[in-house]
Amino acid sequence: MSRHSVPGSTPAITAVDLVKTYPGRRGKPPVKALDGLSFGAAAGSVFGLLGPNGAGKSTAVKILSTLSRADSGIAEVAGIDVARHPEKVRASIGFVAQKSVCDPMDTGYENLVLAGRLQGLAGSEAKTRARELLARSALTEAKDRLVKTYSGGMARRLDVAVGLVHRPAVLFLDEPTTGLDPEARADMWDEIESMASAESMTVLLTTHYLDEADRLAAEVAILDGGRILASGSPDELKRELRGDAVIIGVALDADPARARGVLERIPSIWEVSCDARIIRARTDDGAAALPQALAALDAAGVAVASATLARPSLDDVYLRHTGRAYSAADAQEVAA
Ligand SMILES: Nc1ncnc2c1ncn2[C@@H]1O[C@H](COP(=O)(O)OP(=O)(O)OP(=O)(O)O)[C@@H](O)[C@H]1O
Repeated sequence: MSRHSVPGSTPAITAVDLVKTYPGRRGKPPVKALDGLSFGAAAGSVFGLLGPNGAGKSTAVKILSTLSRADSGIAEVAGIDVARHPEKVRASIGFVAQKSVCDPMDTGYENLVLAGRLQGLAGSEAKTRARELLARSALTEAKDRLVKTYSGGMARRLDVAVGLVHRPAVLFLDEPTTGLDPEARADMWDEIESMASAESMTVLLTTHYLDEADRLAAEVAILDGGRILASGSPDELKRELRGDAVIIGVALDADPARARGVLERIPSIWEVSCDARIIRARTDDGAAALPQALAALDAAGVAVASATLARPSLDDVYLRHTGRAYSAADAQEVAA
């Protein structure tokens, strides 16, 4: 099965109208983290729950993995109601949190054997499973080294292996590549792809990297303000946006608002938006519109630093559904 192919139709995860409000801290008003969240993830697929910081992804994962309870709504994982049978759900899932659960003063092998024993595997079974997972995670050579000597990427791959030790039907991966360098991110992507098919399980991946979801997930849901704004396969979502994306970076001494105004006056260009010094717009025929846009900016005295034509990305999908650029929403929440 290719990474984008649509898997079987049985949902392995179902969320219906989940609501969760946190009490306000230090006199602040309560925060509605989930505001009627509904989605379904098909069995055997990688499902990407994406959204900027603060969108509600971690809250959703905590509820689905029984670490927290929703105020209302229904959630089922592997066909089991999470509120009614949390212990059964826990036996069917693996959870890889953002923070590592591995002991840095033990070796990778020792960590995996211990995790297997804690999950109820017999000694020999835990050792066999540990070796199998180390091989799958490209950690065999490092198996007898203390985890504190591992690189960030190796430690993260070990965390994922620990989450898989009891062969869960559903694996939750919370922001698996946050903090990794590009090479380690790419390795982790390969790792997630190969284990999802080798272990034939459902993976719910939360991420604030849209490119990560695009690469790995058969289906994605874009979460913002505790609600799903759009869902479908990445290709389906991008196909809804016809034409090309025009992306223009204005020079440091140029006025982005003026550039935006110039582009808005060109009839073949629409949905013009501005995020810092980057102007994004859409057009039916990028090859014709880009020279036209550059000529108009030049005539208006706006200096351009970069100009790109691109097929629509999930960034454009996000912009279409929220009216604001994804990078701006992410940065805004981090700064808040
Ligand atoms: N324990 C808590 N008490 C109060 N507010 C909280 C709590 N946990 C989360 N929130 C708030 O709920 C909202 C959703 O947070 P959540 O962590 O679920 O989002 P997220 O999409 O996972 O973000 P991130 O990527 O930063 O983890 C945010 O406004 C956050 O500040």
